[in-house]
Amino acid sequence: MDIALLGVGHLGEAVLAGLIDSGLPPAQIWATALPAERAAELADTYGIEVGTDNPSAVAEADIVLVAVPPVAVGPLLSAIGPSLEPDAIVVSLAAGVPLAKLTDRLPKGITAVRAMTNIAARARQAATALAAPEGTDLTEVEDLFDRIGVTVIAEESMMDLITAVGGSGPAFLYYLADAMTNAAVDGGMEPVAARVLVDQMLVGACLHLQDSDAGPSALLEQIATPGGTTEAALASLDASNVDDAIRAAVAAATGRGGELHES
Ligand SMILES: NC(=O)C1=CN([C@@H]2O[C@H](COP(=O)(O)OP(=O)(O)OC[C@H]3O[C@@H](n4cnc5c(N)ncnc54)[C@H](O)[C@@H]3O)[C@@H](O)[C@H]2O)C=CC1
Ligand SMILES: O=C(O)[C@@H]1CCC=N1
Repeated sequence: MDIALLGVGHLGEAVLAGLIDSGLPPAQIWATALPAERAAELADTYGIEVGTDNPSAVAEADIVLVAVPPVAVGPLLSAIGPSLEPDAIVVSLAAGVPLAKLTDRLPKGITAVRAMTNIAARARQAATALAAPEGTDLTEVEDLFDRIGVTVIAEESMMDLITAVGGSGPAFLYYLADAMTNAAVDGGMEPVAARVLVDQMLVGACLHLQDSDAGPSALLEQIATPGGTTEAALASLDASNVDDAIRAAVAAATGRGGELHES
């Protein structure tokens, strides 16, 4: 199966590196990036074809992954339309660009899919949601994203919310990691040791959460020894309404996704 990956920026490179690490043969991947110097660097790093010409890159592709900024998606689809194979599947990774806009820009009969994945594709630990018109056979797209993490099928109406929690979600954890690392350093820890400790704490806690039958609130209780340190920390978080702040941040990201429908 041949893959075109258009727009290798931050997310595109995470997906590219994850797919190559998964064993997808580099000879099956055609990518584009701007400017030409970046395309040349990527070709060197990953040993794949990387150019700047999107129509050429899609000419033999079975699946076309579009990882350009939301505002660039429409013009790019119009440009590649005439070069697509008749049975190509075009997957937009962009936040907030509705399926209707994708199908409007593509030649009739070309399947359009939305995928919301995240930067953890680099570590092949992405959480990806796929949305497509009813009746679309998503098997090949699901198999592709399964190489770089866990994939679910979603209703399109949920995609802005999924973008907030799944796509932007890693940023919430990195915000926490940054704040905790800074607190440890401010308290006197050596910066490298603080980073190692906090990173491992997060990885370990997340693996345990995923393995556990108990949900996060039950796990909180297991850590919070009565009268102990965690109780003090949780009371402080509650006093600062951190739960409300996180809900508001999810709502802000979801709302921004809605605004991008018009971009
Ligand atoms: N960064 C992330 O973690 C996530 C990003 N996304 C989506 O992925 C897309 C890309 O986001 P980022 O990687 O953060 O942005 P970015 O700005 O790092 O990457 C976009 C890349 O597209 C290139 N580009 C723009 N127009 C192009 C064209 N016509 N042909 C070829 N390349 C072109 C740019 O040069 C840039 O390198 C966006 O639509 C965003 O909504 C979705 C989930 C997570
Ligand atoms: O910030 C953004 O708009 C993109 C979509 C989800 C993560 N990054």
